[in-house]
Amino acid sequence: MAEALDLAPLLAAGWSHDPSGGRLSKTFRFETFVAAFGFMTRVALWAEKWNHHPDWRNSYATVEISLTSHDAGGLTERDVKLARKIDELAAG
Ligand SMILES: C[C@H](O)[C@H](O)[C@H]1CNC2=NC(N)=NC(=O)C2=N1
Repeated sequence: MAEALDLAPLLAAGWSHDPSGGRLSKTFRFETFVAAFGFMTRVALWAEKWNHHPDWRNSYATVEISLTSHDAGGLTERDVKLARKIDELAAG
């Protein structure tokens, strides 16, 4: 039974939920590549601290992030927690 996750705040913050794939996704756009990479670095440190890592793609100043719990085959609280942290880090 998938744990009951409150996705509403994340959806309101611009995350999209792919129910079939059990993913949360969001695209972040920055002014420069350096700003984008700095954001990725900050996210990476939290991902490592929490042992929960994003699937992501960087193209110049854009970072596309997709979150899922690979070991659970779908979304868990770990994804919700990391998504909230990612939004905090993007806000600077
Ligand atoms: C061995 C290591 O703990 C696991 O591979 C961790 C690492 N980071 C992870 N990140 C994500 N998104 N899902 C996982 O299942 C996962 N598992």
